[in-house]
Amino acid sequence: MPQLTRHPAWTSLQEQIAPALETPIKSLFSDPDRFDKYSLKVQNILLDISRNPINDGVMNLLLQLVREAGIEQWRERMFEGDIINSTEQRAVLHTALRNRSGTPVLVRGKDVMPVIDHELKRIRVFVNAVRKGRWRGHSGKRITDVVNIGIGGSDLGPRMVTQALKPYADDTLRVHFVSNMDGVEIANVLRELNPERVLFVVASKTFTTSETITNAETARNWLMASSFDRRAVAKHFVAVSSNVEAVKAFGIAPENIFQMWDWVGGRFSLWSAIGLPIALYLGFRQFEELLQGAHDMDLHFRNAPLERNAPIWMALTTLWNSTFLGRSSQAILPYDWPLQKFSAYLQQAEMESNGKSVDRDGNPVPYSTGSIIWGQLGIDGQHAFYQYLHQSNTIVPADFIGSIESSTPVQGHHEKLMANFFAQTEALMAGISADDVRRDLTAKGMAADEIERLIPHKVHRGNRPTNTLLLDRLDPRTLGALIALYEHKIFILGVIWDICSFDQWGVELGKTLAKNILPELQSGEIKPDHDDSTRNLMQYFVEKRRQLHSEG
Ligand SMILES: O=P(O)(O)OC[C@H]1O[C@H](O)[C@H](O)[C@@H](O)[C@@H]1O
Repeated sequence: MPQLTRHPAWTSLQEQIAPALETPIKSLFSDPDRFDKYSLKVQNILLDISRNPINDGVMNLLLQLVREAGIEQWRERMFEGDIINSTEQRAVLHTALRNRSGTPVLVRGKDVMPVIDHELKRIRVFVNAVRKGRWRGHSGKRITDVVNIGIGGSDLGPRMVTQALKPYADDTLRVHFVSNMDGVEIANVLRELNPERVLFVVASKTFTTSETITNAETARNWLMASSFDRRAVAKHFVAVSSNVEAVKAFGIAPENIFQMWDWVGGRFSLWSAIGLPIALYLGFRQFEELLQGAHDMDLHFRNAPLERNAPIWMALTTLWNSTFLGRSSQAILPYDWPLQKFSAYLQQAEMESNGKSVDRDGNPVPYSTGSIIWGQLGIDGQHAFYQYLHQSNTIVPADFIGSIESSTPVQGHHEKLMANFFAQTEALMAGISADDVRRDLTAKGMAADEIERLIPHKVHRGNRPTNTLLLDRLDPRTLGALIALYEHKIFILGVIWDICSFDQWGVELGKTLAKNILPELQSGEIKPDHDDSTRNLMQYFVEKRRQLHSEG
């Protein structure tokens, strides 16, 4: 029997499901202390979880459950460098990458802090050299553009953070990102650039990822086409990888390789040299601020009592809404324009980590694990999918993220934006009843029969759970804390569900099949051993392509 269902709190929580579904969330506010009890301030983030279908009894049981799952022991094991990624036999140490406290972190008896500090120093020196114009292109021109070539964890973090912190960047460098195998993306990026002034950062932990290697080769060919001198690669290419041999084989000099380690998961790696584009774009000091913010959140997670611990709260609200109440998706809705990529970032972090169906010992788990994470900027979403959030039969718990101060204040905008922010969470919880609709429409002078016809369409049943995260402002330190908050939430959920959150075997099968299919597409000889649909589609592709080519 899987761990989770063996805990006494699991059984007690089962009995709380029906009452929770029947009790309107707004009725829980008959407790005048509810907001104080269910909100807390950590770093520059106010977290409010009071608008969830969780009463004090349920909260106590959830806290009991997370204790019974051994969160305190697992947390220490993670921070202390124990081998908790059991299927790959690795430590999980993104927290060590931002460890600013000077304490050692041992992996298999060896302190990893000296190598981390050494690499951070290399990043600082390199970033300063590029930004100050001491590192120049092969022809002696200053670097003006940085292109990060990577995918998944080697793309989403730096892409999200550079956009989120754009207001903190100066004009020293522009950054671009290429992740997709579709040549359209790299072609679009290269079209705008001058090869004499570009620095490519090839970011790949394994340095075997086909999308990244293909794009890196295209970039190298593009550079060679203008320079004709192989030595140019040394001034225009650096790499971030844990596979030094493969990077060298690609032609990048060892001194241009920034290291990462097998104990950093790709989706948790922006704190390592994978964050190089962030440091190049914002300057090293701002990168350090980001690390500091994450470290501050680590300290909170590690030291605050579970009863008032932000990552624990985030995990427990998701656990209750998903595993117990069956709400399988979660929307991430930032009201900060710079957080445009935040939900895409969290999608990988959370879904790749917790989209599992067996426990650590390989036994099937009989409950749902990771949620479907999706979302986009809230204010745009209001004009697209909020109809579904307010009135569909599917309840989607949502995290609303906004700031008290805009990072780019423009007269007359921010209060209007935030009025929507507050209105939406209020509406999602409170809804509007038939009586209230009737009263409103009557006051507007509408005919009684018309009112009755419209009422069912205008009623909002409400009772839709939300978390609110209100930041002082989206600065590097606060963003670091915000990302770390979600990282720990993901970790806690994995512990409770008793799954291994740090592998991603589920992405391998498709990759292997693509490798087999490629030569068939190239040769046009489709093998008979595919299923009928795949074989016919591939055959159609090959033949139609031939025909389109011959038509010119
Ligand atoms: O950094 P890389 O080794 O190139 O990996 C890039 C990405 O691809 C893999 O398929 C995994 O799904 C991701 O976890 C990883 O971040």
